[in-house]
Amino acid sequence: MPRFAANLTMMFNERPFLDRFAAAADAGFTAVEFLFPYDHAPDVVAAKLRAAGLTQALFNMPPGDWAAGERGIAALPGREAEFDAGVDTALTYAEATGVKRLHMMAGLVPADDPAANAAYRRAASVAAEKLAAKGLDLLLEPINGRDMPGYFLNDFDKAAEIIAGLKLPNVKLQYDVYHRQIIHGDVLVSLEAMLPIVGHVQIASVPKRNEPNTGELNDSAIFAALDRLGYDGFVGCEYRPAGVTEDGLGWLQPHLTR
Ligand SMILES: O=C(O)C(=O)[C@@H](O)CO
Ligand SMILES: [Mg+2]
Repeated sequence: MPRFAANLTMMFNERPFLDRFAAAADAGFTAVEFLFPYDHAPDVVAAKLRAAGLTQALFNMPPGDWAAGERGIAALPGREAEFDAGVDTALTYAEATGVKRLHMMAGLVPADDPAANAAYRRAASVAAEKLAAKGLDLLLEPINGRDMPGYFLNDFDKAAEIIAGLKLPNVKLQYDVYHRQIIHGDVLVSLEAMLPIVGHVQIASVPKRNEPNTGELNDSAIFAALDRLGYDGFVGCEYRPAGVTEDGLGWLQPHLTR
């Protein structure tokens, strides 16, 4: 049975962020993920997790100026000092929340820019080393160019090549089924082939990014494949509910363990 994590950036957002933890637990989730915790103090986020009895599955390292349109800075030449400081900030939140994996957003820069490629690999190795010292994994996620035009890491094979080239055991692939289907398709075969490097899975319908099993993919078959392949990580529910979050949770009921 996959271990589902509610994505609190997209789900339960009928209420303020800090109230979403309890709502997720009330709905039956035992784990959560979100984009960023940085608007709240680490101990405040940790207290919400604890009070709701939830495990923190994932969040992202600081992404630069999100409000101004930045989508990560790992591949942006000249932003190295800011990136390295952001890793330390993320680790402060990791210690408070107990999360075991962090995602590093690349940024908006051409994928074939040599300086961007060098910056990205440098960032990954610096972050991986700092995370390894704390027992955490670093995740790299390809994101489709329709949702995020100009995003540096827009190809699963490139992500796999970077991971292989780094030769650092705690650098893993964040396999978002939604992005995979839009970029390449071939979800089940690639999931099996890439499973040895997968550190986190995310799910949403395609093309609308709504609840599982409401789009062109058979998400139940993907969940069954994850079980059959022995995937024991989390499956982040990174979808936008089509209506009120709780009204769309019928898909989850067969998977609840409590
Ligand atoms: O857009 C996605 O997909 C994500 O997983 C975001 O969290 C960007 O990291
Ligand atoms: Mg994702």
